[in-house]
Amino acid sequence: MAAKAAVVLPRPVTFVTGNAKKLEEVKAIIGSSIPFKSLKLDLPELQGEPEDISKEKARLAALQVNGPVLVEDTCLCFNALKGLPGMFSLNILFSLIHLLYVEQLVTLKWFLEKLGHEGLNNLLMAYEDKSAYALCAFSFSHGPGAEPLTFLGKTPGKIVPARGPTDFGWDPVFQPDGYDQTYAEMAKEEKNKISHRYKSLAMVKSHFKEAGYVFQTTDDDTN
Ligand SMILES: O=P(O)(O)OP(=O)(O)OP(=O)(O)OC[C@H]1O[C@@H](n2cnc3c(O)ncnc32)[C@H](O)[C@@H]1O
Ligand SMILES: [Mg+2]
Repeated sequence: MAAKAAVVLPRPVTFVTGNAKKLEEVKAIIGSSIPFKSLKLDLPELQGEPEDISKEKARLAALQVNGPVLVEDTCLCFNALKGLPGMFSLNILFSLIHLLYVEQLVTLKWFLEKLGHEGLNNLLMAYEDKSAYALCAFSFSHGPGAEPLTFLGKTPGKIVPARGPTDFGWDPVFQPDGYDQTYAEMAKEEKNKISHRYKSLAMVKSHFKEAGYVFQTTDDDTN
């Protein structure tokens, strides 16, 4: 039987993100298993289901980079709010927090920037159910025009009053199931063993292993 031809990719994969903390974690989790370099591109904050946002981000990034790309979209979803605020639904949201004069894109990032950790807790004030999940959707595209593949990683937990360092997003208010610490209180290595990002990247790594991509390097492939 003829051996399967290897898929040749033009150069190392570009991981596109504007978030330095995300990049730190991705570097630690991927290690040397996938040849990649990073690029800070501020892609538009899209709305919709994380999987769709992630795919669209990959399409846009592949066009800009003109090569293979990895992108990710992460959200924190509250079960009592049927997946909000990560999964944004305009109608529920507007009746929920009585927002006036909102002309900006309302995304989880927006929520965090405007309402802070206390605000995220307050969204659940009226509900007994504080359970939530962190969802990470990595997408990989071979290049411009190629349909991206998406890998979803999910870690269940609950929303708690903020504890721990405040240097990365909503980490202080998310306590994963089975742990007494919030993501922010955990050692980085601990978070990276159980996180939504770790789970999604484990699938990305398996995909790369199975696909056996071959990379053609170019002169500008330095990190
Ligand atoms: O350029 P990109 O990669 O899109 O970076 P971003 O900061 O816009 O990232 P997202 O849209 O995926 O994330 C939405 C928000 O969630 C935050 N976030 C993402 N991953 C997180 C994590 O693991 N822990 C805590 N907060 C996180 C992030 O800082 C944003 O405020
Ligand atoms: Mg973003």
